Amino acid sequence: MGEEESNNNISKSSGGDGMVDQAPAAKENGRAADPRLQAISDAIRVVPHFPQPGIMFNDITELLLRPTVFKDAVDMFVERYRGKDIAAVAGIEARGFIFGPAIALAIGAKFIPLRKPKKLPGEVISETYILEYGTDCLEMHVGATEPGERVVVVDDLVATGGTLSAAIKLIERSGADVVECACLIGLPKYKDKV
Ligand SMILES: O=P(O)(O)OC[C@H]1O[C@H](OP(=O)(O)OP(=O)(O)O)[C@H](O)[C@@H]1O
Ligand SMILES: Nc1ncnc2[nH]cnc12
Repeated sequence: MGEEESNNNISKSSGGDGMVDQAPAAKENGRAADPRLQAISDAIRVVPHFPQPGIMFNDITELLLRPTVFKDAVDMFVERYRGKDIAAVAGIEARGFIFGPAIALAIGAKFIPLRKPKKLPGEVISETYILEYGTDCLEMHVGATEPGERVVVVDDLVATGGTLSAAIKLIERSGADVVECACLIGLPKYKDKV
C-alpha cells in the first residue's frame, strides 16, 4: 500500500443488540492513543440494519455536527501528512469528499476527486470493485496526477478494502505513488482481512 502502513483509524463495534462498545479508542498497539480519538469515536453513530438487514452502518454525520470534533479529525490527518511532500489528496466519493479537501488545503496539496461512474466530464480511467453490499466503480480524470507524485487516499471508512484497492489501482495506473490510505473508521469485522 505504500511506505507507511499503519494509521490511527478507529474501530467501532457492536454487541449485536444495536448498542455500540464505547471504549475502542483507549489504546492502539500498546501505545497511549491520541486523546482526541475518544471523542471522535463517540461521535460516530452505529445504525443497525442500514442500508440493508445485517449491516451495522457507521454514520459520520453526527460527527460533522460537532465542529470541534470534526476539526480534531481533520487535524489528526493534517498533522500526519504535513511536511511529507504529499502532492495530492485523492478523495473517494462520497464521504472522502467531506474530509479530503480540508486535509488537502491544510497541507498545500491538490485535491483529486475519485468519482462514481459517469460523473467526470473528461477522459477517465476506471476500476470496478466489490462492496460489503454490492458492486461499484471508481473513475479518475486522466492527467489529474503526474508520474512520481506522492498521493494520500482519503475516505471515511474501510470495510472490505475493495474501494481503497480500486483507488490505489487507479492512482498507480497513472504512475503516481500511493503513500498511505487515511480513513477515520476501520470495521473490526474485516480487521484481519484488509
Ligand atoms: O472497504 P469497502 O468494503 O470497499 O467499503 C468502504 C466504502 O463504503 C462506503 O461508501 P459507499 O460505497 O457506501 O458509498 P457512498 O459514500 O456513496 O455512500 C465508504 O464510504 C467507503 O467508500
Ligand atoms: N458498515 C458500514 N458503515 C458505513 N459505511 C460502510 N461502507 C461499507 N460498510 C459500511
